[in-house]
Amino acid sequence: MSGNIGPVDAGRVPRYVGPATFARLPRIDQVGRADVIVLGIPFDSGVSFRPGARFGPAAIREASRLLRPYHPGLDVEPFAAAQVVDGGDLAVNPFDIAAAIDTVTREAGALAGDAALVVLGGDHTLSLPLLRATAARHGPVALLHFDAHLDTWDSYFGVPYTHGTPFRRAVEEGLLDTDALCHVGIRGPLYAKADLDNDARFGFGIVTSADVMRLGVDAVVARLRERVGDRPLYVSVDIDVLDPAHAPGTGTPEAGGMTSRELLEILRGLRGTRLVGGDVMEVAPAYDHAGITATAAAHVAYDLVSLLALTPRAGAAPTTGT
Ligand SMILES: N=C(N)NCCCC(=O)O
Ligand SMILES: [Zn+2]
Ligand SMILES: [Zn+2]
Repeated sequence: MSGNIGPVDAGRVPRYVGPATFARLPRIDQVGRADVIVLGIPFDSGVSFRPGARFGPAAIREASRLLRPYHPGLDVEPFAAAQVVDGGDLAVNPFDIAAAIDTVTREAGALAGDAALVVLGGDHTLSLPLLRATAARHGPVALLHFDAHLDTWDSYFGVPYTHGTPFRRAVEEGLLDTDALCHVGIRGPLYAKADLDNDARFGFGIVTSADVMRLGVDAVVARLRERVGDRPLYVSVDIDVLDPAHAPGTGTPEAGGMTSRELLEILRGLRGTRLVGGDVMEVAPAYDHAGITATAAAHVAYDLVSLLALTPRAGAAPTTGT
């Protein structure tokens, strides 16, 4: 017995009964202690095309009802190895992006305390305040950014805080360790070739979607592990890193993406790195079909939680499989 409070038992209470928390885990107020907090941030005022990611957290929680307690790919029972809770949703201003970012910077950090956050978005603007909160605790972090898009553009309509700009701002603010940054899954048209030059100048490496196909999962994992080493690591997953066939429910879809199998296997390859937090962004359920995208996002979040459950935390005893 781990002493941790786990999900509602699907053998006693059918999966579809009751309000949805992530993986049917307890709410934070029901436990009062957490190693890992799954936190929703319903916000999509930073998008440049199709809106709707504000409904992402609710859709991911619904899809997560089917998750089970043992992760065979990582050989861990994440909810036994760590106290994982659902932290609910942050309430942020939909009419004022700067105010929303301020709220997330303050409240995400305060809520987390010594726990690690896995955030369900919400649009990719949110990764900036989440990285602020992360860097305030760990210093500049390594970043693996899974996305079709660079998200290192400068501004849209003169506005610096959008879902296409968070990682440029994060570099400018000194939140990232610029020796340990990599995008994975990049593809699709850019505004200009200079986008790539700027991106490289900020310190990012790129593993394209085509690289994943040509090199394969194991070689990509080796490259990523070499880049991040044992630095504190943040993993940001924009669900549009997946091909629209695997994730139609998103605001800026691009053809030629990864499969959910490839993404999950790459994440599992990160076992043993020093993950300190992560997010799953850009799920927009209105464009989804049969919950394909929400299901993929729920599994990505489960893998991030599982990796965190395996990562020794300061002040916590090292975790084992059960
Ligand atoms: N972060 C996401 N999903 N998309 C950024 C796309 C920015 C653009 O409209 O060019
Ligand atoms: Zn994207
Ligand atoms: Zn993005």
